[in-house]
Amino acid sequence: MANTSLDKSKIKILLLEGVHQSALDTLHEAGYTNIEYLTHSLGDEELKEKIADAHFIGIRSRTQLTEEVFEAASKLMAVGCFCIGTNQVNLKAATQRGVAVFNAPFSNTRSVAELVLAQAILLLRGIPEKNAKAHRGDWIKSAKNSYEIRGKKLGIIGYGNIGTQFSVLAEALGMEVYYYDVVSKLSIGNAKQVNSMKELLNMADVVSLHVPETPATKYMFGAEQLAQMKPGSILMNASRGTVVDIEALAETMRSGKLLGAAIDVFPVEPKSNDEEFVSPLREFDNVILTPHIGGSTIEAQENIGREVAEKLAMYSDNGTTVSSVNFPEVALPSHPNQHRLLHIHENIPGVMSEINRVFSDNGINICGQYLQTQDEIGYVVIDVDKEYGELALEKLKSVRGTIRCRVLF
Ligand SMILES: NC(=O)C1=CN([C@@H]2O[C@H](COP(=O)(O)OP(=O)(O)OC[C@H]3O[C@@H](n4cnc5c(N)ncnc54)[C@H](O)[C@@H]3O)[C@@H](O)[C@H]2O)C=CC1
Ligand SMILES: O=C(O)C(=O)COP(=O)(O)O
Repeated sequence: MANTSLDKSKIKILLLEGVHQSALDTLHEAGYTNIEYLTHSLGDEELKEKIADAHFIGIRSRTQLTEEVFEAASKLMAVGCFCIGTNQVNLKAATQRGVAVFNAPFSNTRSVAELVLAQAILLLRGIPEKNAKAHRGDWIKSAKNSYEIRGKKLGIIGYGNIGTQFSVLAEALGMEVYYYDVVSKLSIGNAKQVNSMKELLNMADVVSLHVPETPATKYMFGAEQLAQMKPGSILMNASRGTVVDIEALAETMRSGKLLGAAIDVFPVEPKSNDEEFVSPLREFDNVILTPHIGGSTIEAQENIGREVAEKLAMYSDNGTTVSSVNFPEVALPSHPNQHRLLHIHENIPGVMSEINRVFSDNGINICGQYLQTQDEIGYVVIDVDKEYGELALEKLKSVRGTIRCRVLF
């Protein structure tokens, strides 16, 4: 019988943006050796060239996987985002081509929470400005505009994995925590949910944004919201660069209304560490500017490397899609002595009955079947006796609505 399951040495994995060594180790341990590893991201043209023969790609927040890039990626089976955000991936284009997308939804959340907590303490004491001045030879020994964090009101916008962790750390330091979220949330500790962003901004001494990039959060924080903030308060954004209108923030900083700000993400970020960082916020000593390093700690990167690489290997080895951000989730047992067919199809009426007909017409016994559908696509996994794997693959490929089909053994 022809060898239809792809040999692991032939499965090409392209890893970009210097994902942690733990990703390489995990993939090697799982038997994958054909790995191209780059420490930087790639521009559109180079990316299209490299992705053309890749079966898997691993990226972080910088690499843009557009419709055009997916169009050039005819062999691609899955994308691993070695980060939380998946806004850099055109998820619709991936789904339509039967490409599963995975991320690491928790592994760097503590790192972000620790960073914003530290920034809040430093900004309330005016440290960024005093530090910058000291480097230039100025000595500002003064308690003016210098405050403890204890007893201050923290306003969190987006009370998810990062927002809740920040909330817990802030309460431990004696802050009063309020949050605004579009969905009703279980308050952790003594945090209180408020009904509107305006209510939050009117009372908070420290405001911190922890929302994902979505059409609704794009520039959700502009001149109007800045005007609603308390004089002498602080704004922090370690979510996405498109959430805050940077020009409006620069204008507000110029007016002296805010005590300070800490910004980790920007509407346009340098493509590599060799490119100049350009921002109207560079002129302000009381604005902490960090190069999108909220999740960049050794601990987070090592955990993310392992977590996402495991998800890619699991999907490649046995078809499991648990925690995929765009695919129906299927947790699968191993399939010893059987061949496993993975069939991704358009979620339209009649596909499953046609699949079942193909099997009965050709006398192929189904040993196990797992089906999940989600929005536009369906994912069915069928285990068959070894001798039928090749025939079943051939027949399944001709089923109307098939997007992609492969066999594992
Ligand atoms: N600076 C960095 O290095 C990092 C940045 N991030 C960013 O932080 C974001 C948040 O991360 P998590 O807390 O893990 O996400 P999450 O998904 O756990 O929480 C996001 C929260 O925002 C809420 N939300 C969504 N739209 C909203 C809106 N329009 N108004 C108010 N609330 C809204 C959601 O209901 C949810 O509770 C990520 O999507 C990512 O973009 C994440 C990790 C590192
Ligand atoms: O996890 C995220 O969403 C981040 O923003 C971190 O991105 P990075 O891996 O540092 O490019």
